[in-house]
Amino acid sequence: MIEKTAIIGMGALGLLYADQIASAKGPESVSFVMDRERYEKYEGTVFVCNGQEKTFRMECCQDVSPADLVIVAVKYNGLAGALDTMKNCVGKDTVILSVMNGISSEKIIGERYGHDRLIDTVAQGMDAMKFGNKLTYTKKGELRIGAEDACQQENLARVAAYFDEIQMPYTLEEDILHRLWGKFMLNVGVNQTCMAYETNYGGALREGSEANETMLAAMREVIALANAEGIHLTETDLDEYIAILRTLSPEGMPSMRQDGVSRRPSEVEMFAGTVIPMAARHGIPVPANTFLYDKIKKIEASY
Ligand SMILES: NC(=O)C1=CN([C@@H]2O[C@H](COP(=O)(O)OP(=O)(O)OC[C@H]3O[C@@H](n4cnc5c(N)ncnc54)[C@H](OP(=O)(O)O)[C@@H]3O)[C@@H](O)[C@H]2O)C=CC1
Ligand SMILES: CC(C)(CO)C(=O)C(=O)O
Repeated sequence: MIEKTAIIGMGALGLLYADQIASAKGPESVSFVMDRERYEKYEGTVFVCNGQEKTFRMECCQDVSPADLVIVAVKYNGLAGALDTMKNCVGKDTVILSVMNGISSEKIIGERYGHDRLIDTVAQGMDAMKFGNKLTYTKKGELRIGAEDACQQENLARVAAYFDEIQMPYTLEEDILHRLWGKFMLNVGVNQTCMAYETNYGGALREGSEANETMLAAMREVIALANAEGIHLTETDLDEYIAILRTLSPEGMPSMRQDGVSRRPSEVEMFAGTVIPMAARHGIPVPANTFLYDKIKKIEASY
């Protein structure tokens, strides 16, 4: 049974899931766990989630006991710190899931806390944006969850039962690696393009524009790379993800562009920064990702 959930990362996704859990199971069943500095900074903050004022339980990481479920919802640059922050939340029976984008967070968390307690997760279909204390979204999306190995099956069943109880939108994936790579392809395309071209979903989807062509080229480079890595991504996957993008608010912007607007370091190392060296090992040319990487690094250097 999952009774107590700790969330590391009080950003767009962390708030989305805390709100869902607190509404379904009560405010005591979920808390944001953070270092003392953040705790002192954020304690008592009133958030506005789609127009409604909300407060959430917050705890300092030194004072917590193990949770049944830990949700990791930080940006890539915050992951190393989050691994330390969550130390006291992880006990013998704790399950961990990462809603982070990319194909690396599960491996990094698993190396520290054990792969058997990790449930591979892809958060998709949402257009959540957070600026200051305001969270807005028109689509809540869903969590795609699955097991890479038999040793994860028992925890996967626990998480699925919990999601049923709290009415969390989710789908059990038979091939979670395929899903992780599919979402990675989307983010390499749309997140980086919106950041580099300073645009939104509407701008990235405008057919015939340079932004749209760059986005599609970057996604196709991920298809080639995935195939070289033994993951059978195809144009059908690309079409499926572009169709999901079309359901989002055209004025909305991906998490990476939100970093750009707020002049924060982005997750480019988790996207093109991962694609480029991996492609080099396979001898696959990735000009669109190289272009996006350079452009985004220049933008970050100008802050
Ligand atoms: N936004 C979206 O719609 C989607 C996002 N994702 C992915 O989910 C992940 C999270 O994204 P998002 O929610 O947008 O990120 P945000 O930038 O909105 O939030 C990240 C939060 O993590 C906090 N944080 C960083 N380090 C720590 C730490 N050591 N302990 C506690 N809190 C910490 C930050 O605090 P502070 O600000 O104080 O540094 C911030 O509140 C990313 O990998 C993103 O790519 C996936 C699907 C959709
Ligand atoms: C797909 C997208 C763009 C929105 O769900 C996302 O994953 C993000 O904002 O990081």
